[in-house]
Amino acid sequence: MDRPLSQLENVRPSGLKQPSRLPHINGRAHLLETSQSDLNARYGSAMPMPPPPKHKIPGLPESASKQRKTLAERAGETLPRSNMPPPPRMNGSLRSNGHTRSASAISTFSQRQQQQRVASAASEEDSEEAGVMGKRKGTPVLSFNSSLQLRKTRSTHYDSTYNTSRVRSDGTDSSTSERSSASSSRHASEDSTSSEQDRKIPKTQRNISLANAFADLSLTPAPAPRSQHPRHTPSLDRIREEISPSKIPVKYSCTPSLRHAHSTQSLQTPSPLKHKSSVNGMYTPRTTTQHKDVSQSVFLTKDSLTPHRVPAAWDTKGRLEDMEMFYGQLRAQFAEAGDSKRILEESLSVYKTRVQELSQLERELSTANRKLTADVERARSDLHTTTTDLRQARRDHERDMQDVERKYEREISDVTQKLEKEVDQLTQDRERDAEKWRKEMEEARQKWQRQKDDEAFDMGMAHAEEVDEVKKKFEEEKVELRRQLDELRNQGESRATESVEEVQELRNAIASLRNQLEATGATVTSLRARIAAEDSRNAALEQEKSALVGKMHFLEGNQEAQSQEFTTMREQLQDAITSKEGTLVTLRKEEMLRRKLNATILELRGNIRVFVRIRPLLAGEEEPARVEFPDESSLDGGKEMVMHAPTTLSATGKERNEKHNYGFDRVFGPATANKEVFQGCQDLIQSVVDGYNVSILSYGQTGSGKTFGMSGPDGIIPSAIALLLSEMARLKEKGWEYVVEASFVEVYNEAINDLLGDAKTWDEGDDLGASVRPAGKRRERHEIHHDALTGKTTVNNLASVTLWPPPDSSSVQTDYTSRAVTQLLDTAAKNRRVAATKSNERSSRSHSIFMLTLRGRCEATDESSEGVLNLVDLAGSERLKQSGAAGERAKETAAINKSLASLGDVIASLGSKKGDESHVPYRNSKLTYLLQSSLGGTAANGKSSRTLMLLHLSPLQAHWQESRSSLLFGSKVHGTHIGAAKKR
Ligand SMILES: Nc1ncnc2c1ncn2[C@@H]1O[C@H](COP(=O)(O)OP(=O)(O)OP(=O)(O)O)[C@@H](O)[C@H]1O
Repeated sequence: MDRPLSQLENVRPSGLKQPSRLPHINGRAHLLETSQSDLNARYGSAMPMPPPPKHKIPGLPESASKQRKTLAERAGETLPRSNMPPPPRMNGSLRSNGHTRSASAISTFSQRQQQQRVASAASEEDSEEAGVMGKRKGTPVLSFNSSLQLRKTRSTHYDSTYNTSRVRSDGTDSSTSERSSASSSRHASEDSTSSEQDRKIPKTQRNISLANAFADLSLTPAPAPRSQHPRHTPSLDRIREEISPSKIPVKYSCTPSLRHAHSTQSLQTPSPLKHKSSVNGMYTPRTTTQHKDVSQSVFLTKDSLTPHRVPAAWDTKGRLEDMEMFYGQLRAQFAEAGDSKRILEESLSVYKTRVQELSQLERELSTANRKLTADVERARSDLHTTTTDLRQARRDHERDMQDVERKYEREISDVTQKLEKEVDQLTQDRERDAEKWRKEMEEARQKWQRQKDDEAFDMGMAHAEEVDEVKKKFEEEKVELRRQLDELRNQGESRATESVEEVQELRNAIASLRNQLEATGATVTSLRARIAAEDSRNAALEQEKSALVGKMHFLEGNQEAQSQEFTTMREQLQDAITSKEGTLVTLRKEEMLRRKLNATILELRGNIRVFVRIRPLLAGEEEPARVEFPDESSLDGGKEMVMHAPTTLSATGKERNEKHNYGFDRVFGPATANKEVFQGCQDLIQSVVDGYNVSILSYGQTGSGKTFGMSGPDGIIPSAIALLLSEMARLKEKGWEYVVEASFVEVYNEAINDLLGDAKTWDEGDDLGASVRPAGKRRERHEIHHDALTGKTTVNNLASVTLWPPPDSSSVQTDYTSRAVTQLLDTAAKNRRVAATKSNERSSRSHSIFMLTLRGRCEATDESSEGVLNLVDLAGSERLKQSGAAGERAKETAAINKSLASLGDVIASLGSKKGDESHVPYRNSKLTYLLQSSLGGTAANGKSSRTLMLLHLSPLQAHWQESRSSLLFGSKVHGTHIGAAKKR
C-alpha cells in the first residue's frame, strides 16, 4: 500500500489531466477522503471478508428462525429499547451489503481512478466543472442527468483490466472480471444517447439524489472531462453499478407526522463497518452523519425505517402491519429498480452497438493506416532506389565526360603536332623558295650591274672630252673662288681692325660723354640751386610787392609820396618779372639739356637693347634647367648668364656637359619682379614723352611669361601708363600739354585685327575668316600706311581711346586713365576670347601690339613732340620649329615664322646698313611694317626710334632647346648696332 501509485503494476498514465478537485494521491488528505468503501475494498484485499451467506439477501437480518421468539415469549418480555432487536433492515442491510460489495468495487475503482489522476494533469475546465459539482453536491436532489454525468465521468477512468464486484439490483453479489476495450472513443452521439436514455428513465427515479450516495461512499464526484477520449468511455457495467438500487435513494413516502418527525431529526447511523485507517492500519469506527430533508428523499436505512412509535410488545399485529408496510415499500422499490435495470440494459445494448461500430471504424482506420504506412515505406524505398540510380547515373556521366575530354585532348594534341609539322614544312619550303629567289635576284643584279658598267664605260669613252672640259672649268672656278675668299678674308681682317678701332673710338666717346654727363649733372645741380634761389627771391619779391601795395594804400593820402613809392614798386615788380622769365628760360634750357643728355645716354646704351628674363618654376613643374647668373649682384644689374645643356653621352661613352655663355643688356633671374624689369626700361619709356618712338617686344616660347611681364600686375603696360602720366604732369609745369591716345591690335595670320573693335568683323587672313564670319558682318580690313616724310605709321579704321586729358576736367584724372586702361585691356581680352572660339590658343599664336601715341606741345617755346610707344606681345617662338602642322595650323605656323624671321631680318638689316632705310625689309611682314617707325632705325625725316627686346625663357630643362634658340635670336639682336636715334 505504501508503494507509490506510479509503481503499481496496473497503473498506466492516462494522459488525462488530474481533476482539480480530486485529492493528491500522496497526500494525507487524500487518504482521509478515501471513502469507506475504498477502505473496505483495500481491507478486503488485505484481509478478506467472509463471503456473504449464499442464497441470502445480503443485509437482511438473520432468519426469523434464528432470531424470532414465540409471541408468547415475547409477550412476557419487556425489552429495553436499546436491547431491542433491530427491526428488519432490509434496505439498510441490503444497502450495507450492497454497499460493501459496490464499495469494494468502487474503492478499487477509486484507487484506479487516483492512479489515473496522478498521471493526468489538472485542467481548468475540470476545476470549473468540479465547482459546478460542488454546488450540486450541496443540493439535496440531483437530477438523474447530473448523476449519470458524474457516473460517466468516473467511468472514464475505468480500466478494462479491472475486476469489479457489483451489486445487482436484485441484491445478489456478482464478481465479474471484465475487460473493457479502451480503444473505443466516445463521441457527442454518446452523450445524446445517454440523454435519450435518461429521458426514458421515469422522472421519479431520475429525481433520486445521488448526492447522499456519494457522501455515503465518501467519494468526491470527479468533474466531467470535456474530452471524449476513448479511455473515458463509461463502462456500462459501471453505469449499471452506479444506478443499482443499493445506491438509489428511494422516495420516502410516509405520513405527515412521520415526515415531520424526520424533518427535524438528524439521523446518525453508526456504520456497521469498521475502517482501517490509511495511516496506521487500525480499525476505527466511522460515523456518517446525514442531514436529510425527509420530506423530499431519504435513504431507507435501518434508522430511517425504524418507526418512532414503538408498538407495545404485545401489539403483534401492529408490528406486523408495520413490517407489511415496509415490505410493500421495499417491493415497490425493487420493482422500480427492475425497470431501471431494463432501461439500462437497453442503453447498454445501444452502447455496445456503438462500441462495435467504433471498433469496426478503428479497425478500418488501422487497416488504412497500415496501408498508408506501407505506401510510405514503398515510396521511401523507391526514392532511395531513384537517388542511388541518380548518383550512379551522375558518376557514369562524369566518367563519360572525362573520357570525352581525354579523347578531345588527344585529338587536339594530334592536330597540333600535325599543324606544327605542316608549319615546319611550309617554313622550310618558304626558306628554300626565298633562297632560290635571292639567288635569282643576285644573278639578275650582277647581270644588270655588268650591263650598267658596260654602258658607263661606253658613255665615258664617248664623253671623255666633255668631262675634261667641265673639269677644267671647275678648276678655274675653284681658283677664282679661292681668290675671292682670300679677298674676303683680307676684307674681314681689315673690317675687324676697323671694328676694333671703332670700338676703341666708341669707348673714348663714351668716356668723354661720361665726363660731359658728369659736367652736365653738376650744371643741373647748380641750376636747380639757382632755381631754388630764384624761387625764394620770387617769394621775397611777392612779400615786397604786398608790402608795397600796403604802402601804396598808405601813400594814397600823400599823392606825391605815393606816386614816388609807386614808381619804385613798379620798377621792382618789373625786375621780378624779368627775373622770373629769365628763370623760366633757364629751366627750359635745362629741360632741353636733360632731354639731350637722356637721348645721348640712350644712344650710348644702344637703340636696340636686349633684356633676358627667366620665369620662376610654377607649381607642379619639375626638373629646372641649370642656369647661372655670374654678375647677378653687380650694382648696375646682372648682364651675363651661363646656360648648361643637358648632359649627353659622346660616341666614346664619355659624359658631355655643354654650357653656353651669354651677355645681354640686362639679365633678370627667376626671382625678379615685374617692377624691377620695368625700372630697367623706364628711361626708354620716358623718352616717348620727349618725342621718341619706342618698341618693347616680348619674345619667347609659349608659357615663358611674356603676357605676365607685359600685362600682368605691375607689368609694362600699366606701369608705362602710370609713368607717362606722372611725366606729363611734371612737364605741365614747364608749359607742356599732352594728349595720349591708345590703340590695341593683333596680327594674326598676317592680318591686322582691332582688339578694341568687334571681333566678329575680324579679318582672319587671306584664306580664312569668310567661313567663320557671321552673315551680315562685313570683313574689316585694316591697312597700314607709312608716311615717309613725317615718319608716321598709321592704321586705318582703328578704334582709339583717349587716355589723356580726361573728358571731364572735374573728375579725378588719374582714376579716369587707370579706369580707361582697365576697360581697354578687358575689351581686348574679351575680343580675343570670342576669336578663340574660332581657333584655339589665339593669344599664343598672334602678336598683340598696344600702341600709345603721346602728342605734346609747349606754347611758351612753341615746341611740339609726338612719340609712339609700342608694347608688343609676340606669338610663341617655338612655333618656328614645329613641323608637320597641317591646314589652319600650318598657315598659322607659316605666318608666325614669317613675321619673327622678318623681325630678325629687319633688325639685322638696320644693324648692317647703319641707318640706310631703303633696304630694310619692313614690308616682309605685317608686324615689321607696323613697327617700322619704332624699330630702332632712323626715318627719312631724321626721327629715330628705340627698341627693347625682352627675351622670356622657361626655367624647365625640357624646354632647353627652345630657350637656346631664343637666346641665339636675342644674341643676334644684341650684336646689332643701330645708329643714333634722332628726334625731329
Ligand atoms: N615672373 C613670373 N612670376 C610668376 N609667374 C609667372 C611669371 N612669368 C610667368 N608666370 C606665369 O606663367 C604662366 C605663363 O605665363 P604667360 O601666359 O605670361 O606666358 P606667355 O608666354 O605669355 O604665354 P602665351 O603667349 O602662350 O599666352 C602664367 O600662369 C603666368 O602667371
